[in-house]
Amino acid sequence: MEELAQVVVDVPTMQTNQPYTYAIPAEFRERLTPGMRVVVPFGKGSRVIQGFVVGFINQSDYEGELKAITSIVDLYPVLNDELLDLSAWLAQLSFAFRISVLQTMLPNVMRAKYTKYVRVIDEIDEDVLFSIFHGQDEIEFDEAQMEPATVSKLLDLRKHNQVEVSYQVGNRARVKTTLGIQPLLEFEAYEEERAGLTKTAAKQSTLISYLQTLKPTDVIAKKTVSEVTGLSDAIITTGEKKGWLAKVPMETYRDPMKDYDIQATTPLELQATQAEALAAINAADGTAKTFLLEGVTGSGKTEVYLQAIANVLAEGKTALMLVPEISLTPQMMRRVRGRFGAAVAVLHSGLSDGERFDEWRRIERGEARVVVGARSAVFAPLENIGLIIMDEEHETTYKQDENPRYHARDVAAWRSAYHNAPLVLGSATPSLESRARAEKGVYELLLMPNRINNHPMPTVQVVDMRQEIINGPESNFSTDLLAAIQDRISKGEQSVLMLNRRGFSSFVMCRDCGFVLECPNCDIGLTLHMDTKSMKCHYCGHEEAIPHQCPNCQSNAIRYYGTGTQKVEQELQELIPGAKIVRMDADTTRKKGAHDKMLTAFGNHEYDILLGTQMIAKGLDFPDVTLVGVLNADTSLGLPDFHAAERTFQLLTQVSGRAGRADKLGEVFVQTFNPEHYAIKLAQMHDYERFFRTEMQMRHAAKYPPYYFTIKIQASHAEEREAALKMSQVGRWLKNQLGTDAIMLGPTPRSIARINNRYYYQIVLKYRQPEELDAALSELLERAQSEAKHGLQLSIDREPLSFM
Ligand SMILES: Nc1ncnc2c1ncn2[C@@H]1O[C@H](COP(=O)(O)OP(=O)(O)OP(=O)(O)O)[C@@H](O)[C@H]1O
Ligand SMILES: [Zn+2]
Ligand SMILES: [Zn+2]
Repeated sequence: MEELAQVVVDVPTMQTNQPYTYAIPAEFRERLTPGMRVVVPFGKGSRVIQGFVVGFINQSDYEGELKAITSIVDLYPVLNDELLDLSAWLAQLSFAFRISVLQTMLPNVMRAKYTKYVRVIDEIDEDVLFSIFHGQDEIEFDEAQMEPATVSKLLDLRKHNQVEVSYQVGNRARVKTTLGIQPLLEFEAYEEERAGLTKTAAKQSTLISYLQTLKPTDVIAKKTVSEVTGLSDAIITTGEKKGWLAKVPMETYRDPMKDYDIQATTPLELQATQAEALAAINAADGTAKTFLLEGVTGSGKTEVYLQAIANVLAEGKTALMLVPEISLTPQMMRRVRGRFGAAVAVLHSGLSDGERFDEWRRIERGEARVVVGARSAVFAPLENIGLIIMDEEHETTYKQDENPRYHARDVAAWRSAYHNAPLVLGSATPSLESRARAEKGVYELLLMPNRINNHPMPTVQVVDMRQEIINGPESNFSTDLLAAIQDRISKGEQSVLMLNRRGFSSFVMCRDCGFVLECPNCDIGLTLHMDTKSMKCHYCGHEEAIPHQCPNCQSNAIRYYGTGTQKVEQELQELIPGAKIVRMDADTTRKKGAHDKMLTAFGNHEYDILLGTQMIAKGLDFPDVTLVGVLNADTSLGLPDFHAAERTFQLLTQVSGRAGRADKLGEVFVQTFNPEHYAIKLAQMHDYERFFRTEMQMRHAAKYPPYYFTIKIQASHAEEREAALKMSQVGRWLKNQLGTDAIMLGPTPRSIARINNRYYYQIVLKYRQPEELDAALSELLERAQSEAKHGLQLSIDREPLSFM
């Protein structure tokens, strides 16, 4: 019998991928299973921490006496065998520690919370006993809530061994309950009760009749009872007093879509290319095959997804559908819910912790069989997966930019292999990497080159803004675009205008001395936020007032630069006073459900113009949108990053695709200072294939992905010298490990060298053999753990989103 448990512990400052071995107390044996969380003693003293049981062993080669598990957090495993296996693999792949992968797999609320207690263990001063401990021998130690003087007093007491600190691990997840009603009597007994009522007690009689309709095991929400019977709370309470019913707590789910009014839909009759794509996917049922569904905007990819999902559901399997960021695409959520109803769970960043927890439990219990969600939904605890879909597979939001630095596509591929289920990657503009794999036959390419009913793609005009500036006053709107907007308003049609804000922000500069307001903790300018009327640092959160005078030369010539969506909205309103404009950006969509409300109102023609940031580029499907304007195509081109052309092409193609999707023709205006750039010209011609070939040649010549694999290694430290030293040491060590065709860039300071008072140095590696470096880099990471104590942090990022 297994007597020892292997536990991956949660110690942020001392991480390792090695599980620790703990004895299992007799009362837990047989009851404990892998995937449960436990509380275990760790290190010296009374410190206890949380950990995940990942397996059992019979023997340990540990010499001393093994510590035993203190208690169990979960009554059932929170992670199944598949996810435990996945976590081990993913930790390796993404150079992360297994504990951080395990934590990432769980909804936020289920992550550990520690409560600390201070207990008096020796005689202490009466005054202190009363002022701090209120006469008790133990209090909760919450440094955030305590006066600094109290904390320092406690530190002294601790030093003299008069108090000790204990830790308790709590579970923050709370099941939501509501009041339920349970019948207590048999049918006949209710009749006797009724006989004893006075004639005027008609309402009590109604309650009895209702209770007689219930089974003895029924628990009905009190709210429902009131609704069905029309009885007041007072009558129900009377029933309780008379012993007819019991009030009991009942578990409920928080439904993140309860405020959405969703229309049920039925499958559409497919067009020829859709039917071919669907047939190929259905035929792959039961095999781990990957498809790249390359379909132009408006070609009907979503309908193919929905029917493929229906196919696996009919076989009793489940389906996982990933979308780039679901809070930005309420339309997709509606479409999937509209087709599959309550069988659909949604997981995305717009949910409250409670809603997330409830959706997660519905999945885990098998009540939800389709999951639609953003990046982390790839870990949804679905069993028996029959199909995985990744919509807009090229989107960068699928890569997590912090620890663990995983790409959802890799995880999806692993789960597809585990379940022998097909994986469908869909996009109008596939990532070069995926398209190249399709070229090599690693993925099967499914093409949908035309819009539904062979409806034409929109015509795209490129507007040369250099000319505009020469010809007229500075404006965000060229003459042609403005005329087109006015024309649409007069025809009752709608327009979508996008302000490209990638790598771009509003800042404050002094016109006299050129002074730019910078963050005191980071080497970067502060960003102007009109909603909070303050200057903020996007890296460390520092915030200060907007200066009205130059802090450097005291001049009043301080100016605000950069075009915010708000400013553009103002200008447009002045240019076309009657226009009804709805603005969608980070400021206006902060409130829950705001996206959906605005889009619904736009869809109902309450507005003529939808003006927004990149968040409006994807997924929108409105039949009366016949004009799309891109105000500044260049901001993403200007970034010093090899992805710049690809991202620009993708964005322009996506946003253009919003125009003319139904029977009316669409028109697009792209305003740019680089009208000759190939990314802009090829987007104008809707020519993905040529863009792919052109860009592949560039990447080949410059030795970039997908021809080379890339890795970014960063070290950071509060002392600049330490970070620089570490990276040059890493650089020297790596030189000896690298093959001849590998290329090392750096070490160099990162483009923003200091963030939150830490200095960053980095090395970027480009290499040809997939596993060439894995062992060396894992070793590097393990070794860096011992240096973490001295404040040095090291991170390794596989296929980084940028080299900056
Ligand atoms: N077989 C069909 N018959 C009629 N209409 C269809 C059919 N398939 C899809 N449509 C409609 O065509 C429109 C475009 O389809 P859909 O939104 O699925 O395209 P898409 O390829 O996902 O586009 P994008 O990449 O731009 O998001 C939708 O309004 C959809 O309802
Ligand atoms: Zn800062
Ligand atoms: Zn100045």
